[in-house]
Amino acid sequence: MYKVSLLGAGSWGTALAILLANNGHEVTLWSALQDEVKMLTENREHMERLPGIKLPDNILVTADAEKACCDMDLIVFSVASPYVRQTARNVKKYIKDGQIIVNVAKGIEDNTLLTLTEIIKEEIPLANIAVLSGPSHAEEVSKRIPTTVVIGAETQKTAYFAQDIFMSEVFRVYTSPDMIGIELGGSLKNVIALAAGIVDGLDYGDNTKAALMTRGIAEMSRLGVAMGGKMETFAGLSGVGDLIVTCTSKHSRNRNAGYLIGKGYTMQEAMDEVKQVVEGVYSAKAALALARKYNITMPIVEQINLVLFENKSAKTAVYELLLRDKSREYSALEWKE
Ligand SMILES: NC(=O)c1ccc[n+]([C@@H]2O[C@H](COP(=O)([O-])OP(=O)(O)OC[C@H]3O[C@@H](n4cnc5c(N)ncnc54)[C@H](O)[C@@H]3O)[C@@H](O)[C@H]2O)c1
Ligand SMILES: O=P(O)(O)OC[C@H](O)CO
Repeated sequence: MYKVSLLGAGSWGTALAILLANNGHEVTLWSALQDEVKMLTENREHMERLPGIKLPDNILVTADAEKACCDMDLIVFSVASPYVRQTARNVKKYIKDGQIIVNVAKGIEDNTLLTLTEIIKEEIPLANIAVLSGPSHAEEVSKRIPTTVVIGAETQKTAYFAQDIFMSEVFRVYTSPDMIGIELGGSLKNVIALAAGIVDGLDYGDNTKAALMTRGIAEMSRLGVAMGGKMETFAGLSGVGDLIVTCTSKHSRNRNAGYLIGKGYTMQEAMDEVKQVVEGVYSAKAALALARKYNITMPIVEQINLVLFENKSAKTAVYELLLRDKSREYSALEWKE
């Protein structure tokens, strides 16, 4: 059994801490938020995020970053994306060379267009960084509902080590060398899920939603492949798998925020109502900037940016998507004559 810590004790950090503790590991759960540490320590439960789910005894909750980072076999980064760089900077002094760090957050940094593992690598260059992603709502993982994810790492040895630590009879973990494909899938699907929520909020039907998800994965994979990701990854758990769960689940913060926007809320009102982190809002501008940088057509991402940041009506955005210039489904497919 191993010593594992999680930096970030929101829904996902707490659910994974419970999973890892149930796997028999010695788990430390750290948060920068004093109130969160107090609540978890006093109640042994994250009352706001995962009410009714108790922390097993083998989880130590702490606000002490040194305690959470020294002498660990594996460290999980589970803070929301806007806090990844600052957290990496704050803990760097406690991290040993070669330390395995598994990022589980999903996002792209606005100003640098870096993925989250790239940010951690920039801040802690001598760490050994991996990523875990896939269709996995914390509410279900914390209740031991069967879930599958994928871990991406630079070396097979690291991926297999992390796989062994996370894998259980209710949490199946695959491995992959395609870190960039995994991270882009996990980040871009949040932007598409906002759009899926919007069409639900507008009371459109299943046809509209299926169209949006299918054209969404086409956009995600076009950009992802241009950035070095593999097409197979976008057809896998961290691509279409995560897109499906996020666009359809009652648990999805991105879908729920989109739903409210479809009902007429502004972006800020929707975020305030959802309360938890809505990562798609943070990744939307970066996704558009990447599309422009790599010269990739991403019409859904373009329209979402206009709705979120320029007060465009959601209904107009849908009709503009439908009335775009005529095109083929896949430009790579040619007729014989
Ligand atoms: N919740 C899920 O089901 C789920 C599943 C897979 C991946 N994720 C990803 O995991 C990440 C975290 O999501 P979450 O659901 O746990 O979010 P959350 O809103 O529940 O929690 C975010 C956590 O970030 C930390 N945090 C907040 N402010 C901070 C600060 N100033 N400095 C340092 N840390 C701070 C806190 O521990 C906080 O609880 C996101 O990128 C999300 O996309 C979430
Ligand atoms: O609740 P969401 O929309 O942030 O999605 C959470 C996870 O990314 C689902 O895999």
